[in-house]
Amino acid sequence: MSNQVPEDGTLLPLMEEFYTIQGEGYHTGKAAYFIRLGGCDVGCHWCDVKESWDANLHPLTHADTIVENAKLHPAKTVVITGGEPLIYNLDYLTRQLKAAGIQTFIETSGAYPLSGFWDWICLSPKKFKGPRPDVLNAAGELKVIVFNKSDFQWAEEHAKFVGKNCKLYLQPEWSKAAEMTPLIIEYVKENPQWEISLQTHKYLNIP
Ligand SMILES: C[S@@+](CC[C@H](N)C(=O)[O-])C[C@H]1O[C@@H](n2cnc3c(N)ncnc32)[C@H](O)[C@@H]1O
Ligand SMILES: Nc1nc2[nH]cc(C(=O)O)c2c(=O)[nH]1
Ligand code: SF4
Ligand SMILES: [Mg+2]
Repeated sequence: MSNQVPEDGTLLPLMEEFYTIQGEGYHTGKAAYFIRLGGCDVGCHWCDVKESWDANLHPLTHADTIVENAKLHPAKTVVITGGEPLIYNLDYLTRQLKAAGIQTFIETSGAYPLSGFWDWICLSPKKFKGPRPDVLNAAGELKVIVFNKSDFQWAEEHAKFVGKNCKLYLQPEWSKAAEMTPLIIEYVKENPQWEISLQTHKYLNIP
C-alpha cells in the first residue's frame, strides 16, 4: 500500500480509467466510466487484476482530474473499483462526481470502512479478509464469487447480514466457470432468492 496518499482523498493512485459496459451484477449491460484505483491487500489467489495490488505502481492523480475525465463520456455513471477502493477516503471524489451530475457506483470487498456518497454499492466479500458491518448494511447487492462448492454455504452465511432489499448474486470464478456455472444454475433454480451474475465483458471481449 502507498504511504504518501493524503487522507483528505484529493489525490488517489489511479491505475486506469475506461469507458465500457458494466459486465457484472445488478447493473449489467449499462454503459459506465470505470475508475480503477491501485492498492489491495486482501489477497484473493484468483484475483483477475493482480497488477492493481501495489499502489506505489500507480500515479497519484487529483480527484478533480478524474472527475473532468468522467464528464467527457455520454453515460453519467461511474464505477469506482480497484484494487480495493475503500482503502482510501472517497468522500471528496464522490462529492465532486455527484456535484457534476454523475451517479456513483462502487465495487468493493468491504474489507475497509465505508467512505463516499454512493448511488449503488456492490459488495463482493472475501474469505481472505472479511467484510465490515457498515458495508454489509449499505450494500445494494451481495455478489459472491464461487470458486468451489463450499462457497454456496459461505454465501448463505453472508446473506444473513445484508439488508432485506439487498440483491443476491452468485458469480463463477473465471478460471472455474466451466465447472461452477452448472452448479450455480442448479442452486439458483432451487434457491430463487439468488441470481446468477456472469462476467459478460469477458465473453464480449471488452474491458
Ligand atoms: C477486481 S475486484 C475490485 C474491487 C474489490 N477489490 C472487490 O474485490 O470487490 C472487482 C470484481 O471482480 C470480481 N473478481 C475478481 N477476480 C475474479 C475472478 N477471477 N472471477 C470472477 N470474479 C472476479 C471481484 O469479486 C469483484 O466483484
Ligand atoms: N466491463 C467490466 N465490468 C466490470 N464490473 C466490475 C469490474 C471490476 O473489475 O470491478 C468490471 C470490469 O473490469 N469490466
Ligand atoms: S479484494 Fe478485489 S482487488 Fe483485492 S485481491 Fe480480491 S478481487 Fe482482487
Ligand atoms: Mg474486472
